[in-house]
Amino acid sequence: MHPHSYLNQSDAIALDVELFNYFGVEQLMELAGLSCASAIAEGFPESKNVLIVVGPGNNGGDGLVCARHLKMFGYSPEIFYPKRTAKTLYENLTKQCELFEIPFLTACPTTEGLNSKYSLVVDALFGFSFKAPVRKEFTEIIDNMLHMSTPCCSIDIPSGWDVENGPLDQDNSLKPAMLISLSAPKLCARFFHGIHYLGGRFIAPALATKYKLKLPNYPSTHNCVRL
Ligand SMILES: NC(=O)C1=CN([C@@H]2O[C@H](COP(=O)(O)OP(=O)(O)OC[C@H]3O[C@@H](n4cnc5c(N)ncnc54)[C@H](O)[C@@H]3O)[C@@H](O)[C@H]2O)[C@@H](O)CC1
Ligand SMILES: [K+]
Repeated sequence: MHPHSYLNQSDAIALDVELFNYFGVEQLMELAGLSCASAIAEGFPESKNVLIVVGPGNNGGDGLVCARHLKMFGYSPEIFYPKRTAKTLYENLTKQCELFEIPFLTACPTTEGLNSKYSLVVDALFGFSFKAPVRKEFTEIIDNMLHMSTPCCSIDIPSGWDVENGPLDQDNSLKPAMLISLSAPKLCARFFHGIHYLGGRFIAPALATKYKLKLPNYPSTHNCVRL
C-alpha cells in the first residue's frame, strides 16, 4: 500500500486547467491513455478481448488512446462510442483507432454480448467533470454494464459515481474490479476497494506542492504504479 492523498472535484478541475497552461491536451491525454493501457497490461495480462466504452469528453479521449496502445500491446480491443464529439482532437483519435483496425460497434452491446464476447470492459465514459444523473443517451450502456459479469476497469472515476461521495445508490452503481486514477486519486476512490492503479505521470513537484498532493513514486521508467 502506498499512502497518498485525494483531490476534490474542484481541485481536480483547477489542476487540469493549470496543467493546460503548460501542456497541450493531446500531450496529457496520450500519457494518460498510455498509462491506462500499461496498468491494464499489468492487471489483466490474459484478458485480450477488451471493449472500451467511450464517453463524450476527455475521459473518453483517454479511452481512445488506451485502445490504440492496447492494440499495440497485443490485445484485441473493440470500441463502443455512442456519442461522438465533433472536435478535431476526438476525430483524430478516432481515425488513429481506425488506422489500427480497431472495430467500432454500431449498436449498444447487450449484457449478454458484454458477457460472451469480452474478458474485460474498460469504462471511459465519464471522468471528474461528471454531474449526476446520467443523461438518457448513456443509460442503456450503463445499465447493461451494471448487470454484466465481465470485469470492468474504470478510467479515473467509476462512471456514474459522485466524484467526491462515490456510489450514491449502491444497487445501481458500477462495481469495477480495477480503477486507474489519473494524476491523483479523486475523493470517490476512498470507496473503491479493488485493484487500484495511479497513472498520468506528469505532475511536476511544484504542482504537487501547490495542490498538497502526496503521491507515490513511480518505479523506474514505469508510467503507472499500483496503489
Ligand atoms: N488533469 C488530468 O489529470 C487529465 C485528465 N484527463 C481526463 O479528463 C477527464 C475529465 O475530462 P472532462 O473534463 O472533459 O470531462 P469528462 O470526460 O469527465 O466528462 C465530460 C463529458 O461528459 C458529459 N457529461 C457530464 N455529466 C454527464 C451526465 N450526467 N450524463 C451524460 N453526460 C455527462 C459532458 O457533457 C461532457 O461531454 C479526467 O477524468 C481524465 O480522465 C486526461 O485526458 C488528461 C489529463
Ligand atoms: K470513467
